[in-house]
Amino acid sequence: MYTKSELERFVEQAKKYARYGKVADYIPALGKADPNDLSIAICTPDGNVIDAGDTTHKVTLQSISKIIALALVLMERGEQEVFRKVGMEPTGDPFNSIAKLEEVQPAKPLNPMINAGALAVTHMIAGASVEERFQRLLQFVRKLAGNPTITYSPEVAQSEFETAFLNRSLCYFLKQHGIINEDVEELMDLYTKQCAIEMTCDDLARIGLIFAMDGRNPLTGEQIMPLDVARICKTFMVTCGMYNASGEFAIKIGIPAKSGVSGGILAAVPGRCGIGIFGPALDEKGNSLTGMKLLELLSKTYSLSIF
Ligand SMILES: NC(=O)CC[C@H](N)C(=O)O
Repeated sequence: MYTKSELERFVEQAKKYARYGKVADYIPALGKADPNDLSIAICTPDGNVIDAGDTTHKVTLQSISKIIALALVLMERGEQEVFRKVGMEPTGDPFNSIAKLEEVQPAKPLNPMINAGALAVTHMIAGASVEERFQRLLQFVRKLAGNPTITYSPEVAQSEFETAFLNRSLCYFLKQHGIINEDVEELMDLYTKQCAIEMTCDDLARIGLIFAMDGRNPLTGEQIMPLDVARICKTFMVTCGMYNASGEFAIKIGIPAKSGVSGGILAAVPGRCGIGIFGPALDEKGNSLTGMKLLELLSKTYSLSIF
């Protein structure tokens, strides 16, 4: 049903909005992106990938990694332990806001999709060293995408590591309140590498498909994550995946999705397909403007809303 020529047409239509967006430059290495780039891939349960745009471009996951790290720690530690350190409620605040941390009792981050919550989740990735913990996460990403060559961009990781002062503040707040207890520099090292894992939108679409199929790889039959973990992740994608734009996104597009400030979007249409998008022109909330336009066109054309 999805044809390449139709996707190409959608990409051209959505690209027109690039001039209203801006690439993220608070992480200096991301500032080099071209706002006119836009690509999309759709992966269906038969494993087929249809893509359009410049699909050879790689995108760093940034906040998309939050959903994958969450799946991993839920598998390793179980729901009870994870939700002792991070909540389940949307904030309505920007992704890097520190404001709500002081207002809630006990002082734990409201959800795992905002930076404070994601840092608490990354803290829970088990292992004896940053390297071991990162490798565990990377192996999981490779398995989800079915691509053993996926790695991270040391340049983007380093660039964020050198400038992540607000994230460090969040870490120190969490440490003061006993949510984390490790060295903040080590956690920042792990978190910035996690955010710098990079892949094409074809890989992103394949990962989306695993979430769409309740954690199961439909080609091999392997249950990569338990159904409950996939369900929790998809629920967070709906309630918090697009930060403080999640409500409008649910109404206009209605697909569980997670965005990142690199311009990537990972989307999972339950039972139907995984979608990967790369469009670095962002709106003021940090979501891909062109990517959301593209998803809106898709959702309307193919009736993809889950609501
Ligand atoms: N919204 C995002 O993609 C944020 C991720 C980014 N690495 C940060 O922590 O600032």
